[in-house]
Amino acid sequence: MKGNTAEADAVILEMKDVKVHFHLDEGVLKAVDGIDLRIKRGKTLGIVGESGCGKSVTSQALLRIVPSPGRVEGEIKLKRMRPEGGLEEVDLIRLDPRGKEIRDIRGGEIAMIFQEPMKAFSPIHTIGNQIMEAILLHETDDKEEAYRIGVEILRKVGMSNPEQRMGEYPHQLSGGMRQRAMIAMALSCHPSVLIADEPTTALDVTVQAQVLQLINDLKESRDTSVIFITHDLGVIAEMSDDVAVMYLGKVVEYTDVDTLFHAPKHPYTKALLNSIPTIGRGNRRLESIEGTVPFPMNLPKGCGFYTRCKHAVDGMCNREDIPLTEIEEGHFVRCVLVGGQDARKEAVR
Ligand SMILES: Nc1ncnc2c1ncn2[C@@H]1O[C@H](COP(=O)(O)OP(=O)(O)OP(=O)(O)O)[C@@H](O)[C@H]1O
Repeated sequence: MKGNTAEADAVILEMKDVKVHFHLDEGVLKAVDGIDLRIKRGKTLGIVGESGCGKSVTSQALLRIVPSPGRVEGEIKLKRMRPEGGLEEVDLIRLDPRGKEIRDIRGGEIAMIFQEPMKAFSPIHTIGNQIMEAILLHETDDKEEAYRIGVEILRKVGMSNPEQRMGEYPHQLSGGMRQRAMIAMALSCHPSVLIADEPTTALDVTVQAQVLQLINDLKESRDTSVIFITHDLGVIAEMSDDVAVMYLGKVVEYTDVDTLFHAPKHPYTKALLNSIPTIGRGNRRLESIEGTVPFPMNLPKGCGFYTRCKHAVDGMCNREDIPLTEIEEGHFVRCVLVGGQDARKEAVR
């Protein structure tokens, strides 16, 4: 991906040709297959796509927690502050996934929240102990100070009676409160990047809106970059500055949120948008597009969306792998039928 210098300066995390392949007895499962993404400082990158397209494995790659037998390739460059001041760039893929450096980054510079907060918490320790443990690992050695920071952060995420909450166990909190506690734990170490993987899917609509608002407020007040993973385009519209649409382990369209909703180019993006009757009202969940996502193993050459695409052209779309191409400044599309990639672009108008 190209880009001007001012924009490049604001990029805090960049993924280049990242692949996550699972080498199974049956063959190679290409969960993530060469993605390029940029995360800008203080901005939210939304990643959207149907189930199985590789959203969660992408976030596992960022944290270097891809389970065996997954292999990660490519570059994931993170800009981080040196202890002595100034920025340094570190390639997360070159780090030992069990080493000290990545452990410092995980929960330090990069934190994650996900759908089920019970997974983030141990059921046998209090919320306070667990938040303090994270703070003691990354922020301070002083227990009293860690307690104070813990109370403060619970207050910030909107928990009533934070001192009392510190002494409670995860099962004593409601779903929405547990979600807030997980956000508090993730934010306690001032991450520069917050990965949110479907963090509100299990919550009712009102609590969902409050949690989304909380993430937006924290992003703005702390200049945190957010990677927001969801299959819900309504949430994408509300949360994102830039959006990457994923299909079968690849980014098929990447642009700013307004362009995505007002001038989408990839047939898959258009199909996703057409599958929600009205954005901003009613059931915002994606309805399924005709056909199913192929299993990402032993795939033929060409566009992954070929079998479901209304505009597919035999001999053109299924001939060779299609590159992600910048069709206008900052707008990238992986389709031979779109914007300058081929004379047949009229076909998808
Ligand atoms: N540990 C694993 N071993 C083998 N295959 C895996 C593993 N984890 C994920 N996959 C496969 O990788 C592909 C991408 O999965 P991923 O969970 O990233 O999809 P997703 O877009 O996050 O889906 P969802 O929205 O349902 O969470 C899927 O085909 C999945 O079956």
